[in-house]
This record gives sequence, C-alpha cells and structure tokens, in this order.
Amino acid sequence: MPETLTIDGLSKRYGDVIALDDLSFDVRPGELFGFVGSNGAGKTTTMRIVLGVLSADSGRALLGGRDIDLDVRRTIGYMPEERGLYPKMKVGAQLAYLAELHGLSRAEAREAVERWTERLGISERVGDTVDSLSLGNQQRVQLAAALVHDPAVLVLDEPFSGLDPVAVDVMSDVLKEKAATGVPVIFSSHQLDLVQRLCHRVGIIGRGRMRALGTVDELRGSGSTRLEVHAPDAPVGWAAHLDGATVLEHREGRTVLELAPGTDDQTVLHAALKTGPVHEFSTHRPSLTELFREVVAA
Ligand SMILES: Nc1ncnc2c1ncn2[C@@H]1O[C@H](COP(=O)(O)OP(=O)(O)OP(=O)(O)O)[C@@H](O)[C@H]1O
Repeated sequence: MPETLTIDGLSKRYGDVIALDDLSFDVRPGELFGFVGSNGAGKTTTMRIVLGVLSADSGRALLGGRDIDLDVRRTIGYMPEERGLYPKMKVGAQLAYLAELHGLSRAEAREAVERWTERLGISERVGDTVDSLSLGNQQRVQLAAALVHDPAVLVLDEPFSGLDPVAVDVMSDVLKEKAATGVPVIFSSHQLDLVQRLCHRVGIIGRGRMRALGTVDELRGSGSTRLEVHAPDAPVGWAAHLDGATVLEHREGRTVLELAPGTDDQTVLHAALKTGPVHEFSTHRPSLTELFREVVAA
C-alpha cells in the first residue's frame, strides 16, 4: 500500500554550519515532488537522513508514520548524489545482487534486472563492468539499481544531471510511471524547467529551511504578476498611483508593471484605457526559475 514520506522537523549542523533548520514537508503517495534549492541549501543532507546513512540532530523521517528503521529502509529506492555502484562489477550481476539484497529471490531478481535494463535502454551493457560505461549510462544503471526491488518510495539525488535529452525523457517517463502506481517520488534537481514540467509539487529549500512549497501553479500564482501594457498615448506616470502596481519600465508607450498578489489587473486596464487605445495587455506569470531567484534572494 502506497504511503506518505514525512520529513518532520529535521535539524542538522556540521560544526558551525547549519545544514538543516527545522525542515518539514511530506511527499504523498503518487506524487512527483521536486526538491530544489541553491548549492549547499541542504537537499543531499535531507536525503541522506531519510536513508539513514546520516543521523539528524533532531527531527524524524517517517514512511507511512513509521520511523525509517532497517526494514523500512529496504523498501526505499535511493539514488545517491555520489552514486554508489561497484565500478569493477558487471552491470547485470550488480543489479541482481542489489535486488537480492533487498529481499528478491534469484529468479525475481533476474526478471527485474531484465525488465529494467530493457526499459532504461542498457540491456546490451549487462555484461560490461560499470566503469566501462559512459557517465550517462552509469546513471541509467544507478536508476535501475534504485528500481529493481520494486521500492515503496523513490529518493533520487540529482537523477537528471549529465543526461542527454533522450535519457532525460526516459528518466522522466519512468519517474512519472512509478508515481502513477502510487509510489511517492522525490528528486532534487537544478534543472528548473524540467521540474516545472514534471512535478506535481515543488519545495524550494534555502539555508536549511523550506522557503516555498506547493504545486507549480500555486507557486507561480503566489509570486508577483507582471503585466505588459501597450497604450501608445499613455503619458509617463499614468500608472504611478495605481494601488498594488509598481511600474518597472515605461518606454515608447509600453509599460511593464509588477502587481502585488491579489491586485486586480482590470483596474490597470481601466486606467490604461483612460489614456487612449490599448493595443496590447498581457500578463506574464513568473516561471519556476524566476520564482526561485525571488525566493532565494529574499
Ligand atoms: N560532511 C560535511 N561536513 C561539513 N559540512 C557539510 C558536510 N556535508 C554538507 N555540509 C554542508 O551542509 C550544507 C548543506 O549541504 P548539502 O550537500 O545538503 O546541500 P545541497 O542542497 O545538496 O547542495 P548541492 O545542490 O550543491 O548538491 C552546506 O553548507 C555544506 O557545505
């Protein structure tokens, strides 16, 4: 039965560095959750604590309300940032070994290795050692390693970094499919266009705290809205006194305004129409990348 992954008040210091500061969020069954943040924001630290390879100073990680002990940990599919494959071992043997380590019988392991190497486009490489593969193919093997034991939750640290566009598509499809079966999937990434396209919800972490959390639409709707108005007869200062609107630029009848959350854009349109014809009136919602910059700079 699919279960929720809960991060509950995690704090972690390394000496004077506060890596995590009372961090809480959850990843729900069937959800693709994008975990984004600047370098050093605390993503890897969080994921390592979830896996139990690092201990928190305080707070807990839970799966289905249960502490993540050794038994629960075996049900997690994990792709560590530093990757974790044995370079001299053959791909097929390594994946089968990992599957058996997670409790599959030999026959089940063989079947799972065949299925996932086929799905991830590396079936011709099962007899090769990991270190003879390109980095992108090693990453596909790493994803196969996270999947062969049919995990109850997927925790992936930068699974998309260094992949070619075809591999990005394969990785995206596999993550979507896993989520569609009810598995909670969390992955970190700096590729925000990809996160925007793929994820149900996104958490932006900064200096160890969750700075923004929600669906992509919620996040983009919560930021400031920009409006571009082309009113050729509008004099300079026509929008200077509109409540909730800040003029960012005014040039040759084109005005770019930033609207505070909750400001009605129709008020701006009425004001523009009072100056003469309005040839263009368009809203521009911030992309996840623009929003990220705002949140991180705050
Ligand atoms: N073993 C360690 N010893 C000391 N400080 C550490 C250690 N591991 C992480 N840190 C510090 O903890 C903070 C969080 O690091 P973390 O690796 O979790 O960030 P991240 O969000 O994964 O970054 P990136 O996007 O660069 O991978 C950083 O300031 C980092 O320098």
